[in-house]
Amino acid sequence: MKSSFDLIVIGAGSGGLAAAKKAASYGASVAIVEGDLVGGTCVIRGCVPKKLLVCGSSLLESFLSATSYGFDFDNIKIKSEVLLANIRKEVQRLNELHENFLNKANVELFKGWGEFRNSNCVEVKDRKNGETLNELYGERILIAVGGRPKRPSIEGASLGWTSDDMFLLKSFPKKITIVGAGYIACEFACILHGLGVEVTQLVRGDRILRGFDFELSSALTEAMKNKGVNISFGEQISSLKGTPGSLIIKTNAGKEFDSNGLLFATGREPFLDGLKLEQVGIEILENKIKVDSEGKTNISNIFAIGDVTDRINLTPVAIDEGRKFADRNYGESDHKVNYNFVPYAVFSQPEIASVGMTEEKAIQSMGKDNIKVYRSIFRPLSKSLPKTGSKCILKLIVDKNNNKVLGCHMIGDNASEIIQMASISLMLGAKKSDFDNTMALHPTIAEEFVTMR
Ligand SMILES: Cc1cc2nc3c(=O)[nH]c(=O)nc-3n(C[C@H](O)[C@H](O)[C@H](O)COP(=O)(O)OP(=O)(O)OC[C@H]3O[C@@H](n4cnc5c(N)ncnc54)[C@H](O)[C@@H]3O)c2cc1C
Ligand SMILES: NC(=O)c1ccc[n+]([C@@H]2O[C@H](COP(=O)([O-])OP(=O)(O)OC[C@H]3O[C@@H](n4cnc5c(N)ncnc54)[C@H](O)[C@@H]3O)[C@@H](O)[C@H]2O)c1
Repeated sequence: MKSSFDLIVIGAGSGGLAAAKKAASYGASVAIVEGDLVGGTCVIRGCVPKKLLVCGSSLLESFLSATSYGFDFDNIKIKSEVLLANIRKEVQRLNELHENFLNKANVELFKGWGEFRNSNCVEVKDRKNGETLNELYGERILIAVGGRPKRPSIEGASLGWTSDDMFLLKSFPKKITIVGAGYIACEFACILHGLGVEVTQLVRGDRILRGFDFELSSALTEAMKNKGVNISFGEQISSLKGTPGSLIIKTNAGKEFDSNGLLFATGREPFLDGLKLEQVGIEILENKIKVDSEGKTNISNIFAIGDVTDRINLTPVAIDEGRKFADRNYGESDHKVNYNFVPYAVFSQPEIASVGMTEEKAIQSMGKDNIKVYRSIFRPLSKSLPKTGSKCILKLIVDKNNNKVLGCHMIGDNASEIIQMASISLMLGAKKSDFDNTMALHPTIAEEFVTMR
């Protein structure tokens, strides 16, 4: 087996896979090292299985409104063990698919955990017994090891689950407590509620989804509460006791209650353990690998991309960073990643999606008098027969001085699909008049973006 390569990639997740395949397509000899399943967070324990859970869970609302369309359902039941088992099968299929893609791309996969010996040598280790499985030499090394969930340091924290654990459960519990107010907390609160779980969400601050448009996050809070998610603000967990399946939760406000499970959705951190970065003197800043605008670390032949650099922790960003790294170092282009107008979506029910500046951010950076906010709030046609369900809010933030659209935000059905397309217009520098001059497509939700006056 070959042991010398032009490039060694550590981590076969979104960024690492993209970089390895692209570099190999330029003729570089590439090795990729992966300690867990090929596919990384997104495919194995993130975006993909999460979205499949969203698809399953959101059927509840359709079933509930189906009677107003004349359907008659008796005895709707969800067997979460069936859903989880089917998702695991799909993840297994995708894992094999990604291994095949590597093979076809001529990238050599080394299974085991990467550890630096020096700036050109990575040892591949079996972490169970410490055995060295391979010793690889590379002209360049790319660190793409991603991140992993963080738990708060409170008594009994190990009794709680993280998002990684949620995908490994055999079935979902009857009652769950979710700690956090970010993406994972809100997405799982909605998923689990839709799958019949009684959900309590503990939020230490006074709002969910900090950083997203306040009007939209408030609308999501209201929609989640109306559905029956019990969201408690200004409340923090102080201890966790009991046994798996039967937990006693105490909060800083002195409340005590029981729950069959607890999910810590309290953020993620770069996965640096065991890499032995100190062997090569790679600079770490606040627990993340410090890189320049080309992904280069302080060691000239070592690069880092994706969540391990903790910039914008999203799959498309990691993929773009990986591909551009390969283009710059093995191809002919010197393009850099464009971090402007990255679209964001929270796959809550209803969905929130966003591109560009929020109203709060625009006011903060330009002043209230220099922007104009257009909004449309309405009940979508699909909800007119059921007469229930949350309203849609669509917002455009416009620079009054040049009429440019600075931000485009939405809560409602298919928000992520709609904002993905809107992000093209913002990237091209569209003005409000361009939106106005665009013919509407009727009857749709998205047409409101081109008819707001
Ligand atoms: C629950 C959840 C839902 C998410 N949903 C979305 C979403 O809807 N949309 C979105 O854009 N993003 C989403 N994300 C974020 C997205 O998954 C990450 O931003 C993305 O996977 C980062 O890619 P990466 O290549 O940096 O790292 P990863 O995909 O995490 O890959 C890193 C890989 O490196 C491996 N590794 C680590 N250390 C070593 C080592 N020493 N040796 C060998 N291998 C190693 C790991 O096992 C892993 O396979 C979600 C994340 C989570 C947790
Ligand atoms: N749809 C998507 O694109 C998507 C979905 C899931 C995750 N992600 C990515 O993964 C990252 C991690 O997601 P996340 O939801 O874990 O993180 P997050 O940073 O979005 O949210 C973390 C939340 O935990 C809270 N928190 C932190 N420490 C706490 C403590 N000790 N007690 C109580 N609350 C505490 C924070 O206030 C915040 O509300 C995201 O930032 C995002 O980059 C993206």
